[in-house]
Amino acid sequence: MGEAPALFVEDLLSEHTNGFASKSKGSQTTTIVSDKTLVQFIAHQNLRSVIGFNQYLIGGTDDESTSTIEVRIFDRSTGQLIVPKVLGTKPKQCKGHSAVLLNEDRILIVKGGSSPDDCTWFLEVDTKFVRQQRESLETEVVAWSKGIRGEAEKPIVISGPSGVGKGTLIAELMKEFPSMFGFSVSHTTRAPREKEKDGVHYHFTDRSVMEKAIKDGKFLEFAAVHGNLYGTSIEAVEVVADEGKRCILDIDVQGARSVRASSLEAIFIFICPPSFDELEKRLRERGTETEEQIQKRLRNAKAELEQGQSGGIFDHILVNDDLEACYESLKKLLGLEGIVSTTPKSLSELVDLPAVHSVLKIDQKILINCRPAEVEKASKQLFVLDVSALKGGAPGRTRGLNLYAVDTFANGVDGMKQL
Ligand SMILES: Nc1nc2c(ncn2[C@@H]2O[C@H](COP(=O)(O)OP(=O)(O)O)[C@@H](O)[C@H]2O)c(=O)[nH]1
Ligand SMILES: Nc1ncnc2c1ncn2[C@@H]1O[C@H](COP(=O)(O)OP(=O)(O)O)[C@@H](O)[C@H]1O
Repeated sequence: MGEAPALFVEDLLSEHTNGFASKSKGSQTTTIVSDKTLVQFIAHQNLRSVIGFNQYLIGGTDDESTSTIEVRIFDRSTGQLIVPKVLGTKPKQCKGHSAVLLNEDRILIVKGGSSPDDCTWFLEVDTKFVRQQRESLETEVVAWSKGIRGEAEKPIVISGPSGVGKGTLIAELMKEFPSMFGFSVSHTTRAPREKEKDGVHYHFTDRSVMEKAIKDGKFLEFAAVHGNLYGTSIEAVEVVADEGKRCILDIDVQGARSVRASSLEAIFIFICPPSFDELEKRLRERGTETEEQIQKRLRNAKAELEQGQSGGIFDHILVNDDLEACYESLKKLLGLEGIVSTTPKSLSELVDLPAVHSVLKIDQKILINCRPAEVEKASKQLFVLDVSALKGGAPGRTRGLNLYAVDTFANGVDGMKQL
């Protein structure tokens, strides 16, 4: 970034110091969304981003017991206050927050008193995902998506018939690159196998509990497979993204098709056996299923192999004949050849955003002012959050955020450093 934006920031700050909203504990932001004009004003410590009909009231409920930031919608056309279905992991309460309407489909929340990896969240109010969910759940819906700085690689969807070696290949990948990949732990109604751990291999659950969670919009996809219900919760994918890792999903062909149709951009890989006989041999030798279950899995494998190889869903097809060769091919298509495992970049050296701060949106840049309003001449700290290259979003994280610190003094810009 050059000098011009920094000077621009300085000018704006001196002119608009009172135009920034400072939030205190329990404060609430109101963001009004429609498809017309955008007006921003401050009223009684509430930042209002006005562009039309629905008002999104974020945080600041009277209920002190809630540990997360709550959302309500005031429908100005009917005068009703609506509690929407809130999808995605909700941000934890913070000491104060600011809200800015972005691109008319999502609201950026900047959390005060939060660490740099937890300070930017998006409340999606009219994105493709929210519209899809609103239609299928037949109720008002909003979705949280946490902002992640920089790029994160696309999730990887791995499918293939039972016994082909998906689990074995994924385990290899996670063992060699423990800091790079994270497994999306699915929910299932099937009984655990002897060596399977709840919360590690699957979240083992009752059908009625899972059906309710599906109805509540908590699942990215689900399918009935071999007589049981399996599904990927939105949270399962988010937990991995939170760790700064690339998510791996082991799901069946129906699930892959659903994910393909969703807004989650992923790489789709289908694993084939070298022959049907070899598939049967592997299933039997694994020794985890009864004869009846093996027969059912083999019957289903025929259809899965046909669908998996028929095109349209999968980007890559790998034949798992020799395990080592297949694993090398997998690494090659993921661009991992010759790569030694790395640890995710630490964010600990970055400063926390103070509770008292204010925000201003200029084009695709958000200025976060951390200077107390009454301290005019003292040094101040400004952050510039560039949201021009956002990617992803709910379900999952919003990637591509760029955050800069700008150190300025009353006499002008003193320095700027990229975080
Ligand atoms: N759609 C969907 N399929 C899943 C999910 N989790 C696992 N599966 C698929 O369910 C099938 C059966 O899995 P499992 O009972 O663990 O047996 P295995 O494939 O023989 O190890 C496999 O094809 C998995 O890929 C999920 O969350 N969603
Ligand atoms: N390339 C391979 N050659 C021989 N056996 C394999 C190969 N890949 C996996 N296996 C074995 O086949 C069985 C099924 O593999 P698994 O990873 O459980 O399959 P999936 O997760 O697709 O159901 C396991 O016992 C595994 O050790």
